[in-house]
Amino acid sequence: MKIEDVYVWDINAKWLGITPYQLMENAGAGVARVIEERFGNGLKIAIFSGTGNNGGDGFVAARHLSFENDVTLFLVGDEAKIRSEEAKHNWEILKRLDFVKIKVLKDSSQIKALNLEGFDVIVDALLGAGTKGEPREPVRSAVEKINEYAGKAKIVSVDLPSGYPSAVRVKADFAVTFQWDKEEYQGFERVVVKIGYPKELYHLVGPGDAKFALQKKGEYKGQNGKLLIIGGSEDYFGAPYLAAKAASYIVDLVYLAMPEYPARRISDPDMILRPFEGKNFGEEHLEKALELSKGVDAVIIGPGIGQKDETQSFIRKFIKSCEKPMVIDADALKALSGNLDVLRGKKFVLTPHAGEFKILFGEKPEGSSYKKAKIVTEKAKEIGGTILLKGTYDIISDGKTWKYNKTGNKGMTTGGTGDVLAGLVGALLALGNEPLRAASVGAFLNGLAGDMVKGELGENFTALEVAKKVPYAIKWVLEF
Ligand SMILES: NC(=O)C1=CN([C@@H]2O[C@H](COP(=O)(O)OP(=O)(O)OC[C@H]3O[C@@H](n4cnc5c(N)ncnc54)[C@H](O)[C@@H]3O)[C@@H](O)[C@H]2O)[C@H](O)CC1
Ligand SMILES: [K+]
Repeated sequence: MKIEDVYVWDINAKWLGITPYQLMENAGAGVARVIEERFGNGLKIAIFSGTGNNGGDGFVAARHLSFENDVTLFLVGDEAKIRSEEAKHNWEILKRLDFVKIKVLKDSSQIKALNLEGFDVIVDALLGAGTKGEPREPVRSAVEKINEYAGKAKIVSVDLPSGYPSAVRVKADFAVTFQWDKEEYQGFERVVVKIGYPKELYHLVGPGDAKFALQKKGEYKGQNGKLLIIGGSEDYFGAPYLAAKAASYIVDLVYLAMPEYPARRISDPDMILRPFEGKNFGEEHLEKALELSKGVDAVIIGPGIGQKDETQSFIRKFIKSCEKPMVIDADALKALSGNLDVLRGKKFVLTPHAGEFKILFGEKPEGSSYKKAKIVTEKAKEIGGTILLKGTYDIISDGKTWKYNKTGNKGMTTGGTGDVLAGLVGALLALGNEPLRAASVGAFLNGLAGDMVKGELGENFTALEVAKKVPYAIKWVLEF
């Protein structure tokens, strides 16, 4: 688990109804419990809190420890700068207490003058996962002050030694970290305490994942993703259009490559048409299609592309030569049946429903989500890419971990929602997301948009309404 996962988990926990207040209470209580387990009671304890949530954990720990110890809480910084609601809430509680001594240290000279002789334990709740760079004043002086007592008092860091990973860091005896160890934390002993996360957070896709996936990478035109969609045939023009429509809300530029016969039906200014002569894709189009793929960040191939032999062979050849991350959807999946080797070395997401999964892998995922997750993970590992198995719960795996998505409703069985999904996944790939995150968040946004449409229209709606609801789903995520 990486530090970024902390923020994804906190947001998804909030989505499940687990409030930041509960998490902070459990974090602070965990710190207090470990200190009393290790060092007993009747101690003289100094707690140094910063103005972020690491400091907030310190406020909670001060309250819990004050019950049987002599506690002094040093706030390093201006109390007006205490950032979050949950930290402010715990600060206000502390100020109502009489047995916890509080000292606000706004500038370094106050800190440098401190004498911590006689304290048995010093708790470092200055900086945690939100640290950026070397400790700045007045926090820096507090780090140095604490380190004067290394070896004399027991030093316990909250979450991680403040200043880590920079060289200017607290010399902690150990850190009490939360729920799981983080791969970035090296070189100091950690004690892990649970803070109330349910196991689902390992696997359930939520607004936390979506917030990170939707982060714009650059601010200039075209920096936020260029996507090529290859689809359409003499029978279908709607599928690639739906994918392009959905994607156009996320990336800067959407190129829609279609045979000119169906392309004539498209007149939407939100996408750039790239017509190919004829009615269906065939091998004669390979060169030009590959040329187009060079100018984009990701490619979707499949929506409405049809199953003609010459098209299926075009698809296999395109996938084999394409150098960009790809979403392989719908009829393009059929072209892979018996030809999975064309995927070797590629970065891709397959988006099969259960029937297409069976055609590709010879067995239909059945049973509980857990059982399905196992088979999807196995097959994803085998082919070296990411599979998004569409269903009541979408299941996504990159062969290492697996996610499941619960958004969406029965109205989504209407034709075309799979095309909207492909468009979202391709757009998120084009934004620079890894396939697992692009696929899981694409499923989340697709279902969320569908749930918003259901809220307005009931369960009878078309895929175009889902595509047009995508910006509202994105807005909801960014404001969550
Ligand atoms: N899910 C969990 O694991 C939980 C963790 N909790 C605690 O929350 C912190 C992360 O809190 P956050 O507010 O994001 O950041 P920090 O408190 O670590 O620090 C930010 C704070 O400090 C200022 N700052 C940042 N860098 C520097 C610097 N180099 N020098 C000086 N000041 C700096 C910044 O401006 C902010 O004010 C995590 O570590 C846990 O302890 C939750 O409480 C419970 C759930
Ligand atoms: K800390």
